[in-house]
Amino acid sequence: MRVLAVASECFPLIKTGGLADVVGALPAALAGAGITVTTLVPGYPAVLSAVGAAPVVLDLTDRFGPARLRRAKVHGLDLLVLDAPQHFDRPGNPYAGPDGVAWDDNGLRFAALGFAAAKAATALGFDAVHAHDWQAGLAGAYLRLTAARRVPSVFTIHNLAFQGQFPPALFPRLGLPATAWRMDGLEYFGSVGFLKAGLWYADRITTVSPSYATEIRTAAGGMGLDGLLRGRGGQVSGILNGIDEAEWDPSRDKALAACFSAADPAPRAANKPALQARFGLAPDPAAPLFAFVGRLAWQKGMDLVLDALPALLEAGGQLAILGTGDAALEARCLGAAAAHPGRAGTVIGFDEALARLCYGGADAVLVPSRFEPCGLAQLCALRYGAPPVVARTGGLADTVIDANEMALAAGCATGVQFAPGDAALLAGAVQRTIGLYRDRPAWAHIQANALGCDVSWRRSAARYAALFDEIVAADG
Ligand SMILES: Nc1ncnc2c1ncn2[C@@H]1O[C@H](COP(=O)(O)OP(=O)(O)O[C@H]2O[C@H](CO)[C@@H](O)[C@H](O)[C@H]2O)[C@@H](O)[C@H]1O
Repeated sequence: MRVLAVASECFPLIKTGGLADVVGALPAALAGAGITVTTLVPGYPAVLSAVGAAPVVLDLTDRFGPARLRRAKVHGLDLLVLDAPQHFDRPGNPYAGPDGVAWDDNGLRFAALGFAAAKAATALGFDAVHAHDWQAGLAGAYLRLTAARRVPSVFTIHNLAFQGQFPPALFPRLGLPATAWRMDGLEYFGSVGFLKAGLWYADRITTVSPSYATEIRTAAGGMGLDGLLRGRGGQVSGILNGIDEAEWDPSRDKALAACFSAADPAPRAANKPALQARFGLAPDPAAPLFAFVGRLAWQKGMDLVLDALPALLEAGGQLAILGTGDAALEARCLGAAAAHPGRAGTVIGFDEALARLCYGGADAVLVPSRFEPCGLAQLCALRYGAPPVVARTGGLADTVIDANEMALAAGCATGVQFAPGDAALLAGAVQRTIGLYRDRPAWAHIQANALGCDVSWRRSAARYAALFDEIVAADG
C-alpha cells in the first residue's frame, strides 16, 4: 500500500519539535509493516538545499501561485517537496521569521500544503493520506470536497493546543465550496479552523497515546474540540509514539563521552562528569543529577521545576537545563544557574548532541508537563538509562511505570510519576527519586528496567498499518 504523509516538519531535514521526529521515523517503521510512505513537506530553504535539483513530478501552479512538486530520496526518506518560493523560501523557522514573529500569511502557506497533498494523492496514485497536525489540516478537506477521486485519510493530532485558526477572510481564497463554511465543516467559532477541518474531514483520527486520546474527549482536555471528538466515536484512537532505535542508540552515539547498552551499562557512568562539565556543575559523582530537555513553554512545566529547585538542591541534587522558548522562562533558568553555581546549570538553545548527553549522562530526566500528548523526552531517557520523573498525564502516564511499593516488589518500575501541575508534588517526586537513587540496588534495578524498555515503533507501526488497511478496505 502507498501512503502519502503530509507534515510541516520532518527529521532530519527540518525540526522544531517532536512532530518532526515522528514524521521522520514513521516511514521506516511502516515499511516493516508493508506500507510504503512518501512524505510531502514544504520546500523551506533547508529542505530544498538537502534535495538539490530534484526532478519535478507535478506542476501545481494554481490558486496559490507558482508551485511544483519535486521528488527526491534523501536520508532514507522518499520525499515530495512543495517548491513554492513565495510561501516557503524564507529565513527563520517553518512558522515564524528570524524575529520569532509568526508569518501573517501562515493560513495561505499551509492551505497550499493541504491543496498540494490532495492533488498529489489523486494524481500520483496514492492509496491513502496521513496528515499530521493543523498545518496539514486542509488536506482532508481538499480530498473530500474537491478531489477527482476518493482517497481516504487519517489525521494525527500531535498537540491539540495548536489549532491553526485564521480570520474568516481567508475562506474565499481557499477554493473550497461555500457549503464548507459551516459548523459541520471548516468554520470554527467564526474562524477558519485548520485543525478542526483535519478532524472533521478525516476518515480516522489518531493521537499519539491512548491516555491523550481519552483526555481530549473531555471538557478539561479537549480545548474546545472535545464535542467534535466525542462525536467521532470509535473513529478516534491513540497510538503511542516510539523512537527510532537506530537513530537513538547509546551503544554507538557519537554525542556521548562513553557508549553503553543494556547488556553493558557500566561505561554509562563516564557520561556524568562530561555532562556536569558542560553545564558548569561540580564534578561530584554522588550528587543525583537531574536533567530537563525541552521547549521552555507553559505546557512543559519548566516553571514548576524552578519552583521545586530549592527542594532538589536541599536534598543534594544537581540540575542541568537545556531548552529554548519563552523569553521570561529562559531568563528565569539562567537566573537559577547564576544563583546556584556548580549546582544548577542552564544552556539556552536547541542542541541535539547536548540533548543526547543529557539523556545518557543524567541520573534522572524531569518531564513535568502540564499535559503531554505523548512525549519523546521520556522515551529517549528510558532508552539512554535515565529513569524519567514524569507528570501523570497523556503519554507520560502510558510509558513510565512508577516506582511505587507494588512496582518495586514486582521489579517492573522504570521511573517516577506525580500528579501534574503542582510544584510541591514535583518536589516530592524529586525527593522520592533521590531516596531511590541512594538505595543502590533498587536504583540499579530501575535503571536496568529503563534500559530494557521497548520504546521502538514496532507495535505502533503495526497499529497504523492496520488502520490504513481498514480505511482502504472500507473504500474498496
Ligand atoms: N533545546 C533542545 N535541544 C535539543 N533537543 C530538544 C530541545 N528541546 C526539545 N528537544 C527535542 O525535541 C523533541 C521534543 O519532543 P516532545 O515529544 O517532547 O515535544 P513536542 O512538544 O515538541 O511534540 C509534540 O508532538 C510530539 C510527537 O507526537 C509528542 O510526543 C508531544 O507530546 C507533543 O507535544 C525531543 O526529541 C527532545 O529531545
